[in-house]
Amino acid sequence: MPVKEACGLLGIYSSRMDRSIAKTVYYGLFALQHRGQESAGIAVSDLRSIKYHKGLGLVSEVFDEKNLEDLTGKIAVGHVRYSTTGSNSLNNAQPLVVRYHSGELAVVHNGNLINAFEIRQELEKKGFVFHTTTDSEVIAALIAKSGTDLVESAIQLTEKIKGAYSLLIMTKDKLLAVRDPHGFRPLCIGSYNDAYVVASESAALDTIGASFMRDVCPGEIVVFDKSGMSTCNVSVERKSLCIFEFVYFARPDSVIDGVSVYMARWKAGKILSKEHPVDADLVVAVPDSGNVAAIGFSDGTGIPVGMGLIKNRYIGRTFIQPSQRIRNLGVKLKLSVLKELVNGKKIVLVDDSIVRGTTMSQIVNMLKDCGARSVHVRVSSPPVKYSCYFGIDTSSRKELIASSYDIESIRKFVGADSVGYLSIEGLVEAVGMKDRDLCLACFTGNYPLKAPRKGKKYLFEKR
Ligand SMILES: O=P(O)(O)OC[C@H]1O[C@H](OP(=O)(O)OP(=O)(O)O)[C@H](O)[C@@H]1O
Ligand SMILES: NC(=O)CC[C@H](N)C(=O)O
Ligand code: SF4
Ligand SMILES: [Mg+2]
Repeated sequence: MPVKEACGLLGIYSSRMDRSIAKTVYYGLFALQHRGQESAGIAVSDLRSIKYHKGLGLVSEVFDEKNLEDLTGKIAVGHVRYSTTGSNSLNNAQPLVVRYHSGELAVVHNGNLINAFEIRQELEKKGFVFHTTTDSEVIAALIAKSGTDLVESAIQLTEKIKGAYSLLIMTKDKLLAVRDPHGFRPLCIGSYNDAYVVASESAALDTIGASFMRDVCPGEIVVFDKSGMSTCNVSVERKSLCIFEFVYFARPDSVIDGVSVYMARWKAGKILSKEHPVDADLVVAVPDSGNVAAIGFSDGTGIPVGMGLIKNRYIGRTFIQPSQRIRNLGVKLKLSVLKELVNGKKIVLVDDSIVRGTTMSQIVNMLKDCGARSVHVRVSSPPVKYSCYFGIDTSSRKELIASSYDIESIRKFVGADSVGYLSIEGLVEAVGMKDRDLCLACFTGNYPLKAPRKGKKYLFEKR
């Protein structure tokens, strides 16, 4: 959706040298590709030094046999990026690898800091030189400038930075996994053979044959080194796991903090069908992220679900393209209507979210062009009215259709016969967590942390 994603992380600590460690990270990143498609990178430590390779584009475009073979070692971290602070450029790609007093350091970050500007200014005044325009570099800088005990440095880091961060920090002989005290973004731990794995989503563990052990807790620092795995809890604020992970970002086969993303989406669809029933012949999903909610809607009503929209499986998520013109084309390149199925039918069209409304208005149009008698739009999340500052590059508020249009105006805009959104209570019920443990700010405007004074994506470019 024209809300950008969340970045994906994967790290491995193996108790022995592993010639194929980078390949394993590669497959794990491949499983996390939906979280970021702008750049990818892997850094590996062989206990003496850190080598890395990164580039712009998809995991499969950045890596080949040759550059993976060069990355052998014992510890590794990988990243797929969607930029939230700083442009999409090679310079801003992660892992960020820096030299510091104790050798080298590689950092991968999922989330977005809300006080990066202030910290960077403070460090620049002290003579620090920054090489990127991302918020993530302040994390590397703060670790690099503190003392020699990495865990102590990480604790100090968590006291200083504010916002959303699931992090992996690798030195030549240690791997640290850190989740911010609010637990905005997911992070989980697994293991295979004699290795520990840390990943943004459990689906990536499944892909590389690792078994799930547990989630990293909000406010926790987990250390992997020659003595195995140990943990230290720093501080826990009010938990604020991003509910949009369940709505859209995460894969349906992931389980986040004990909740199956598939089940949450299915229940959201079912509850939506009770909140906004409609007389129709066929439920059609907007693929991909509307698929599971459409099944839930169908199961909740008995209206059959059919593949009225076919997705070109080689097209990435619509919002990769930056300009509105290309984005408009994107929907058509990506989806086509199965005319035989929709012709003459009353359709319930289910999607997970409406952001700018671009996707929905085009699809309603396409369905009507193919003979649909009526199109009833059902959305398995509440209206997105507020921007996100915690690792999702939502459009500015004025671009969010629900921030300035009411439901009836949205219905007119998308050209549907009716529009129904899931309520906030319905979505929270579908996820099954307490609402106080979730961030719901893009629906409610109640931010768990004060919105930053300077929160623009190109904060460090335009100075
Ligand atoms: O209102 P808009 O601004 O058009 O954005 C909303 C659409 O974008 C997302 O899908 P996307 O195409 O990104 O990815 P998907 O194929 O994974 O659903 C989301 O699922 C909606 O379909
Ligand atoms: N989507 C993310 O998690 C982005 C991480 C970081 N803020 C960046 O822009 O690189
Ligand atoms: S504002 Fe929305 S997208 Fe951002 S963290 Fe909160 S729930 Fe997630
Ligand atoms: Mg979609």
